[in-house]
Amino acid sequence: MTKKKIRVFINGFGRIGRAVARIMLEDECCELVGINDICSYEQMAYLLKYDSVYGTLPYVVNVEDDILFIGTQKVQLFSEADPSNMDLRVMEIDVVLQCSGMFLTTASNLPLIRNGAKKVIVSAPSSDDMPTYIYGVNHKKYRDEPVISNSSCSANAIVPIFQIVDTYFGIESAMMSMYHSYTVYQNLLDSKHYSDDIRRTRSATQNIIPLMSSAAEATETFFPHLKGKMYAKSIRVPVPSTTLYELHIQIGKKTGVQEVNQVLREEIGGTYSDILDVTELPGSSLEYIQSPYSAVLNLSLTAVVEEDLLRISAWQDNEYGYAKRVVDMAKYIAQY
Ligand SMILES: NC(=O)c1ccc[n+]([C@@H]2O[C@H](COP(=O)([O-])OP(=O)(O)OC[C@H]3O[C@@H](n4cnc5c(N)ncnc54)[C@H](O)[C@@H]3O)[C@@H](O)[C@H]2O)c1
Repeated sequence: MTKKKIRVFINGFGRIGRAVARIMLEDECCELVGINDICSYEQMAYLLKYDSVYGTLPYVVNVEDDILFIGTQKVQLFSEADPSNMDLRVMEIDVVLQCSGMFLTTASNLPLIRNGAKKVIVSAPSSDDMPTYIYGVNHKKYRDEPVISNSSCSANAIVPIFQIVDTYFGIESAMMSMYHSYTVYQNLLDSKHYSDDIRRTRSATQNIIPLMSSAAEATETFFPHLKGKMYAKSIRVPVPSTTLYELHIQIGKKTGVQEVNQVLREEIGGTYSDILDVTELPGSSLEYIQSPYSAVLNLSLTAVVEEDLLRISAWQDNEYGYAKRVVDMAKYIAQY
């Protein structure tokens, strides 16, 4: 008997929404049934077909009226700023992926549930007490809540690494530097910006820009004993995707590089093999474009000072790697 595909709707067809769509097109467990964005249908189709980071999609893509054709697949299109205006009932949607960067509270996503969707996954940390799950970390604790957060790209990378380090060496405090690609929430050239962070006014393509980050708070959710003992900075660099995480961790046990790398290799080869990987190769950021992992730990860069100050370096495609986890989470919660 063929397994029923999960029926997915994407709200917000931007960088993450389109990366998710590309991943689902290659996953026989998923069917993309609908997309909503406030841009034109022509732009949705064009940006799916041509992507400056991931290349040209190997399917014929076109729009007829409000239907997007991707090869032989038909996807219903909407252009609604307010989710309560979309009747989703006839589409029998298992999961809406909320990738708009808006609607960060449970209440603001409930109209999607009332209008026919079974579940919603928000592709960002919430701004309320929405249940938060990270695939490979705590997704098995999912309790059938209708609206959940998939946390941030940074937390998806950092939290599983910290779980290993905390278990074996005991984390006392940590500083996280994230050399992160620019995003659409920055300016192409110096210009006004709506953010409180004044450096967001500066040109993303010309500068290294230190920005405020919520990664410490997002990580603390999973390590309550480290509340107030972590600090994170997002250092935006002029590349369009990928992040290098430099994690400086004060640990409670004396150790050395060899022992740390052995623990990381063993844990990542076992418990975390779906979401983490290790490498010793001398790659740089381009090698991690379209990496499916939440993080690839570069073991040749592991360092230990004075036996208890540890530095771990890890790579992530913050778009594609994160989008993979959104799809994993959708497949998991659709079973409930
Ligand atoms: N880009 C990353 O690396 C990354 C990684 C992890 C999580 N995220 C999070 O994912 C979310 C989306 O980020 P992105 O980089 O894809 O941004 P994006 O701007 O590329 O995509 C957002 C899309 O949502 C659409 N949109 C805006 N308002 C809408 C509305 N009311 N209804 C429907 N669609 C609407 C926009 O037109 C746009 O196409 C953000 O919350 C971001 O923090 C981004």
